[in-house]
Amino acid sequence: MKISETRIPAVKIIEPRVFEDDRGYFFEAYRKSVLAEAGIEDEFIQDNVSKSYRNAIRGLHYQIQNPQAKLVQCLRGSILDVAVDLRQDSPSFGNYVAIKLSDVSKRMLYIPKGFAHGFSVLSDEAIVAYKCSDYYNAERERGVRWDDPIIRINWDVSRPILSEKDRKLPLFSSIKEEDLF
Ligand SMILES: Cc1cn([C@H]2C[C@H](O)[C@@H](COP(=O)(O)OP(=O)(O)O[C@H]3O[C@@H](C)C(=O)[C@@H](O)[C@H]3O)O2)c(=O)[nH]c1=O
Repeated sequence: MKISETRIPAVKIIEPRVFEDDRGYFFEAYRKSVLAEAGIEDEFIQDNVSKSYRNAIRGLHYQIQNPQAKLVQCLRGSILDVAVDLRQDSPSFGNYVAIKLSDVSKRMLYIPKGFAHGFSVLSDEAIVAYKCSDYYNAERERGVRWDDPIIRINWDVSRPILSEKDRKLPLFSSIKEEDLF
């Protein structure tokens, strides 16, 4: 398992060691001690799985009061996984990291607390699994618009499919200070 930093150092790429043989493949998807050596010490207490179709965009989402660190992998297909820095004292506040995750590369993305998360689907369908360091709480859920003109994410999809909820998310510039980190 190899862990490396992205252009926002707190967001990390995890590349598992994959063992292939005539039966198929095997890899360790989570190993607490290796992540801890790289400074990732969150306790993951909820696992989520979603399936989405080509051009779907989910996000950008985060939680206040009990923020969630996330460890994201794509078990089928490929996605562009995006993390936006919402930490007001960070030199990369408002910047984002976008990393392609797929069932071929098997790489994962670690997104700490203080970030909004979203992804677009680049394959016919994608199954995404992610660990969260706190429980989902609908009242504390917040979001930022996928097409925010300040953040300017290139999602690499043609005609995005979004949920009703995600279409109505606020713009980055209108997020109240208490809803940031
Ligand atoms: C996220 C979540 C949703 N739900 C329910 C609420 C809703 O009825 C249904 C679908 O929820 P959503 O439309 O919010 O699902 P989705 O848009 O996939 O939301 C997820 O997006 C990605 C990008 C994230 O980072 C996640 O934290 C989460 O916000 O599932 C739960 O019961 N538990 C959960 O943890």
